[in-house]
Amino acid sequence: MTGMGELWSQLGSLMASIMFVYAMYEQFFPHHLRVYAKKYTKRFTGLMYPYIQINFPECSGERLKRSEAYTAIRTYLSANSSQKAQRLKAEVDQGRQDSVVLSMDDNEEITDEFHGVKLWWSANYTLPRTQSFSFYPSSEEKRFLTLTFHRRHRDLITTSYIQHVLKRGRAIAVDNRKLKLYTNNPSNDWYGWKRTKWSHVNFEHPSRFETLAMDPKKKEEILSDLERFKNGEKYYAKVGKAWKRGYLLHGPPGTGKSSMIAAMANYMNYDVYDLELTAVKENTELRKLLIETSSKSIIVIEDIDCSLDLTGQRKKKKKEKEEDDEGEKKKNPVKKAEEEEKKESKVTLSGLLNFIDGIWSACGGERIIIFTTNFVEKLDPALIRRGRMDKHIEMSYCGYEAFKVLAKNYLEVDSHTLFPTIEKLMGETNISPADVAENLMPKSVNEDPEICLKSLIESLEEAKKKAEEEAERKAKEDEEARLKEENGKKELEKGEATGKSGEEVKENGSVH
Ligand SMILES: Nc1ncnc2c1ncn2[C@@H]1O[C@H](COP(=O)(O)OP(=O)(O)OP(=O)(O)O)[C@@H](O)[C@H]1O
Ligand SMILES: [Mg+2]
Repeated sequence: MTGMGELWSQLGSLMASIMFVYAMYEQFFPHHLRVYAKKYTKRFTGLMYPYIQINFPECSGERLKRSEAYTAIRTYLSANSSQKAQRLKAEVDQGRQDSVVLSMDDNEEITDEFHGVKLWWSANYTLPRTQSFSFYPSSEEKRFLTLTFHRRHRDLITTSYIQHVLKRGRAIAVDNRKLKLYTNNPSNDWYGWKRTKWSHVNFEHPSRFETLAMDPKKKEEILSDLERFKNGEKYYAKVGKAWKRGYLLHGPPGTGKSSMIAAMANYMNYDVYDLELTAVKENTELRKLLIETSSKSIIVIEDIDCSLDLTGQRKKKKKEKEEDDEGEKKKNPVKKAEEEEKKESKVTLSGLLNFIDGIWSACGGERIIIFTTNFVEKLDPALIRRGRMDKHIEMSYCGYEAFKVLAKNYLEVDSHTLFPTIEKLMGETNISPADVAENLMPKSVNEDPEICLKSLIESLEEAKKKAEEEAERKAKEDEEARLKEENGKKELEKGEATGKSGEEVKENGSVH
């Protein structure tokens, strides 16, 4: 105990002497001489010291934006440091409030190895020159990460290792990130206090390819197409094509177009930008929105046929609204004209084409653009030609294979005595996967799967009956139209024979 006490008192007097010398140095040594002393001491120690240090500051540039390199390195180190560092810092994950991210604490050091070379990383910070007491971290506090390595490895570290760390850091961030679903704000909000072109929420759609009911071959084809795209960076660069791909999803309502987009986003781990074209006023706005999307994302325009008409001009709003507007216009013509100019959207077909494959569309790379429509035949061919929409995917009515996927998902059954009846009915009538899913969803806890299958059979029979009735009605209408046309022709022939027009014949009722 006395030994310890003595040690403490010696340490205390040593500290006091150091502080005294430092105070004298501060007091009597002029500032400019101190700077020189520091500079030459550093140069001298540099000759003896065989290590090189590189600092990566947290903030860089005039706007004090967080440096992208710092973030990537920190992510890389967090993945390594949680096993190696002894003092860790825990922060709540922004995306997932219930989990924490561990990273090495300030002044902590960890080692790393690259191609057999050992190096050291430390987390540091500098305090502001003028210190004032505060409970909160100072805004002037500057953080940085320091990399130390032997100077004989300079080339390896500055070229390959740093690149490796940045790449790995970014890849880890992508793997760990929580997906986001963005939607565009009206341009009036772009310059207010919010100043954002896109708003987002966490993307939490449960749709996956395994739960998607469709022809297994088609599904496999789409999956391998996506896989090729994901790993295609070098290929796209080689052939001189921007790293992006367009998909056109078309098919009747409830066949899984939106579910397919969600499954793609989950599979690729990409954010989704749901572009609402009706909120975009003009082509330049479209371009600005495009620039603000990140890579590794899916840009979606749903129901494209409802957003633009064939000439590229916007579809007019409802008729009643126009009539209302007419009345308003008469009352206050100037105000109304101003309002109209504000409201009218000038996004054109060519603006949209530029958005998809213009020169700006290549900025960022690794992007998928998806259009959905219920009426593919209504779209302008220019919009959906290959190169723009590279792959056309038809989402069709539910077939037997797709039904089996839904039965497995919803009822956990692979086979049943009622399956052959369902297969037969599905061959005879059309039903959307959404309708099948609705029938297969148990209406109460522990409901017997057979009840759900029977309910589906009922729906199929009903759909079949309706389709037959519809076909009958259509056939009747067609027959009536045919007869009408035939009569018209006959009367025309009669008229020609007597030198009178068909109309005259009709008017006179008879030919003399
Ligand atoms: N192919 C499918 N596989 C699994 N579930 C499906 C499928 N198609 C539809 N569903 C179910 O039906 C619901 C509606 O489907 P979804 O919104 O994807 O259809 P859609 O084709 O986008 O329709 P719309 O053309 O009306 O936008 C989904 O929530 C899903 O539960
Ligand atoms: Mg949809």
